[in-house]
Amino acid sequence: MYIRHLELNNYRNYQEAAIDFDPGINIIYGDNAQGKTNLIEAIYLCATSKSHRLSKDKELIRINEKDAHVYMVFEKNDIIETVDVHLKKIGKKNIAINKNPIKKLNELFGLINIIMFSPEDLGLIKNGPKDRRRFIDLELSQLKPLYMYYLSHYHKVLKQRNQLLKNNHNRLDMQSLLDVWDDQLVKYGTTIIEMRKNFIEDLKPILYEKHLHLSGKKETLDMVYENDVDVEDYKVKLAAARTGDLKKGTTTVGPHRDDIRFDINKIDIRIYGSQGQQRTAALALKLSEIELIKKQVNHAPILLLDDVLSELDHQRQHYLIEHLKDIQTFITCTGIDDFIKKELNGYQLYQIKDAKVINESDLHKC
Ligand SMILES: Nc1ncnc2c1ncn2[C@@H]1O[C@H](COP(=O)(O)OP(=O)(O)OP(=O)(O)O)[C@@H](O)[C@H]1O
Repeated sequence: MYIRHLELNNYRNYQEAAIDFDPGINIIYGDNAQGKTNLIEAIYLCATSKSHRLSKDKELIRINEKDAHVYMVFEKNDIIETVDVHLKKIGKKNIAINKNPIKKLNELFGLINIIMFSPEDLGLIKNGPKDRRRFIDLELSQLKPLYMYYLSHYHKVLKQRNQLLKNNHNRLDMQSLLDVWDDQLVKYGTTIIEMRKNFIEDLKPILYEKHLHLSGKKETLDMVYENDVDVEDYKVKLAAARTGDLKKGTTTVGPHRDDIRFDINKIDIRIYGSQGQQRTAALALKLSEIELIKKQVNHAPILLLDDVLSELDHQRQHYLIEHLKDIQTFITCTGIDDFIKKELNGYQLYQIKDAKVINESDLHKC
């Protein structure tokens, strides 16, 4: 699959832009603060409904404007499809697929498989568990759109249970209300745990191979799902934690407290890994995602590399570039160094200057 065309209207610093893309490698370069990341953020938005920078929808609208539009045309299995996103300063955004407005966000998930890789992702191993949970959630919702359904229901119930724990201590029906919420939590939470378990089992062997190669066959990487509760004893543990939860005013048991551990030669590198080991493992993880998507959905995802090449040494850059065959890739950078020119066989070049896109592509096609 690949993105053919993108149009922006009042999106971030863009007033108007219309760009045609190449099915291969698209390099978006320019000085700082010109609009490079904004451009690939718009692609990410069309695929996932959200900004990868966790910005609020309103922040995506050009300052002083009331609304913004992003329109994307992509080709999937030889069929041309479109996504429209209409962001509004007041009210909820509207999304349409092939001009038909969608009712639920999960209609969008899985339509366009996208992998974003930015310098922040290199910190995935050393950052807190929240980032690792976000990683699983994003990947799984692309691979299995139903996952998003269970996750959003789980979080809704969790929020309501927490509100009850915090604010309604004197209610006479407290225990019976909590019984109802607990049943719901276990219902959705169990599916989440099972789906996460399967996802990690699928990713594990791919990650092992990628990392072995990247480390020059010196290190073996293992990925372990640290689920807060097992499916079998979830209900019992939730009930046992109730008195404590009432004191703390929050739910202390469940998949919202899950984590993933990464071990190199049996040592937990979240805590004991060197910075190089942590970054190599993060890169291996991103490359494994590409492989897993190819395997499970039968087509290559679209890869967005936001300013990440300059963060890698030549050996890692080389290995990453080896993975770009047959994958539409967007690379943002401030300049194109000789290494990239030598490594890439052909690419389209776009210069971004003050939110204007200058297509220099034909000069660089091989
Ligand atoms: N809602 C908005 N309205 C107008 N301008 C915005 C809005 N949001 C962000 N900007 C501006 O967009 C500009 C470009 O941002 P972007 O993150 O795309 O830069 P970049 O080209 O990727 O730069 P860098 O190389 O520094 O990462 C910034 O100057 C920022 O202030």
